[in-house]
Amino acid sequence: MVLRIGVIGTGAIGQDHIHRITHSLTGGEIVAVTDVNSEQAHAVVERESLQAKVYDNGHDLIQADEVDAVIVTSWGPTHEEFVLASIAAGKPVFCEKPLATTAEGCKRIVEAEMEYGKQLVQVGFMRRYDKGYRTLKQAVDNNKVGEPLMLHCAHRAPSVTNFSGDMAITDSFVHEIDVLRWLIQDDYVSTQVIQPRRTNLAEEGLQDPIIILLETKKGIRIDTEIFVNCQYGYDIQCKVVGETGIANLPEPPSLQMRSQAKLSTDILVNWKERFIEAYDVELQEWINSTVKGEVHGPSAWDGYVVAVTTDASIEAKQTGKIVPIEMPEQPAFYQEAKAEHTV
Ligand SMILES: NC(=O)c1ccc[n+]([C@@H]2O[C@H](COP(=O)([O-])OP(=O)(O)OC[C@H]3O[C@@H](n4cnc5c(N)ncnc54)[C@H](O)[C@@H]3O)[C@@H](O)[C@H]2O)c1
Ligand SMILES: O[C@H]1[C@H](O)[C@@H](O)[C@H](O)[C@@H](O)[C@H]1O
Repeated sequence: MVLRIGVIGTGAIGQDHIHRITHSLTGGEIVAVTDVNSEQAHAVVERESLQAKVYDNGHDLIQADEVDAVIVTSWGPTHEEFVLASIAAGKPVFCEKPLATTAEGCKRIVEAEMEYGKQLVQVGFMRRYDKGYRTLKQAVDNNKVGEPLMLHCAHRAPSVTNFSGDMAITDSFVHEIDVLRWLIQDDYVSTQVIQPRRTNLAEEGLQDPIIILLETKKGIRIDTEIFVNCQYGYDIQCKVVGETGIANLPEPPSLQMRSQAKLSTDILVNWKERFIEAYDVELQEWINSTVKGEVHGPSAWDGYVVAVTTDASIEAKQTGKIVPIEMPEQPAFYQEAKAEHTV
C-alpha cells in the first residue's frame, strides 16, 4: 500500500521532506500540498514533478479524501491547530518540532489523542534516528559504561540569523531535551541556566552561549552548552560518563588528511548535512509504521515533556534559579504503546 501524504508548509524543511519522500524513500506519495505562500507551493509541485493538488489551506487538505496522512512543516505557532484537526479527522500526522508552542497546547493535543483512543501523532525529533545516537544508546542499554552518572553535551552552530530571545532553548536545546531523555530512559526533575561571558559575534540582544544544567529522577546530571555563533562549525557532542567507563557520540565520518604538515578532518557546517540520514530514516520509519496503523517514534506525550522542560528552562534563564520540572505521570495510554516499540 502506498501512503498518500498531504504536506502543510512548503518552506525549507517541507521541501526537504517532499524531496526525500518523492526521490529517496519508498511507500509514500505526496498527493496534496498547501502553503500560505501558494506561489511557492505551486513551484514545489512543478519542480518535484508531483501529481499533487495545491489546497487553499491546511484544513481543506486534512479533510481531503485522497489524503491518508498529514505532514505539518508550517511555522511553529500553526502546528497545534493542524495536529488537532488531523486527530479530529482520524488521520495520522507527523509534526515537525515544536508540537505546540506551549505546554498547554501540547496537553490539548495529548488529551485529544487519548479521547480519540488511538495514537496518531509523531513529532519530528530526528536525532533518535541518527546512527551515532543509536550506537551510543546501544552501548548505554548494554551496560557498556555501567549506570550513567553524568552527561556532557554541546550543541554548536557557526552562526544563526533571526535568532532572538529564548530561541537557543526553544529551537535548539529542544533536541537535547528529547534525545537525552530517550538515551538514558529517565525523566527530568530540575533545570538551571548559566549565562557565561557573551560572545561579541552574536546578534544584538541574544545571550550566547548558555549552559543548561538538568537533573534527572535518578540523580544524573546533564550539562549542555548551547553556542549558536561558535564560528567554526556545526558540532553536536554528547559524552556519557558511567560507573565503569565513558561513551562518546561518534563523530560524523570524515576523510582524514595529511597535507601541508597538518593532520586534519573537516567539521560539518550545517545541521541539514549532519542529520541528513537521520531525516531519511525518520520519515521512512514513519511511513512504514503509519501503513501498519502504528506510531513508533516520538509521541505527543514526548512533545509535551519537551514543552514542559522548555518552559521551565526559560523560567530558569529569566530568574537565574534552579526551577523544578513538574511532570504529571505518563498516562498508561502512552506507556503501553512505548513498551511495544523501541524508538
Ligand atoms: N527537526 C528539525 O531539525 C527541524 C529543522 C528545521 C525546521 N524544523 C521545524 O519545521 C518548521 C518549519 O521550519 P522551516 O525552516 O521549514 O521554516 P520556513 O519558514 O522555511 O517554512 C515554513 C513554511 O510554512 C508556511 N506557513 C506558515 N503558516 C502556514 C499556514 N498557516 N498554512 C500553511 N503554510 C504555512 C510558510 O509560508 C513557510 O513556507 C518549524 O517549526 C521548525 O522549527 C525542524
Ligand atoms: O539549532 C538548530 C538545530 O540544531 C537543527 O536541528 C534545527 O532544528 C534548527 O531549526 C535549529 O535552529
